[in-house]
Amino acid sequence: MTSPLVVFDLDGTLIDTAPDLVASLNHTIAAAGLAPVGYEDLTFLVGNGAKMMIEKAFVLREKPLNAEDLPHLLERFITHYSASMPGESRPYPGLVDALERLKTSGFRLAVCTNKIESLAVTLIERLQLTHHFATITGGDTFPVRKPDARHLLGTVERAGADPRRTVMIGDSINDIMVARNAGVPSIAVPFGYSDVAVDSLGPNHVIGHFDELTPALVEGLLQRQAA
Ligand SMILES: O=C(O)COP(=O)(O)O
Ligand SMILES: [Mg+2]
Repeated sequence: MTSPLVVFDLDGTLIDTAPDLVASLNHTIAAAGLAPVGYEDLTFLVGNGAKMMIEKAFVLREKPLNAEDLPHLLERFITHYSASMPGESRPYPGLVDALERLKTSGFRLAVCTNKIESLAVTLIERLQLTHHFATITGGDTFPVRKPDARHLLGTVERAGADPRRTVMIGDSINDIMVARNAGVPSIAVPFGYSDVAVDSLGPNHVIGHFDELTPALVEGLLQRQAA
């Protein structure tokens, strides 16, 4: 039987990337004369990749964005963010122990993020977490991204796993929706960047800390799903 798989979202789930996202976004939008955003704006801004984050900053500041300016702004963001990684971004408390615990129990691990794949891969590399994951897929890895089921199913396939033996864990609506769309149980974390309380998104389970992410919890969710 193939190994069971736990798929993690990145921003706001594996890693608290807020300080660096805010810094690079502010560097980007300053070039267009926009006032800086704050941490409190992140729940509105993050979740659909860098391009959408820039577009939403313009919405927030009620300033029109010319479509032809976007590629340049995106490049400005990517250049700044790439140069500063990992910056102040750090794994959430208890994460590394949880990854080790799951692997020791025979679970395979993967990342499914709407972040640009190359940025996700580099950030995880610079935090020395790469060896934990069978695969890392981003918002530009496939023609579609979360909440489209094919992003998660493509991640499962690349990890050499089975969607019927997979659990998704994330902080935002796109994570809970992609799991539902793919027929996979979901775990939500409340410490990320959701603009609504995560239990209102209807995950199968909520954990407040990675200490609660045990092989028994994941196995229980898989068994309930199969029943
Ligand atoms: O960077 C984003 O906008 C989203 O990233 P996530 O899917 O890892 O939360
Ligand atoms: Mg997230």
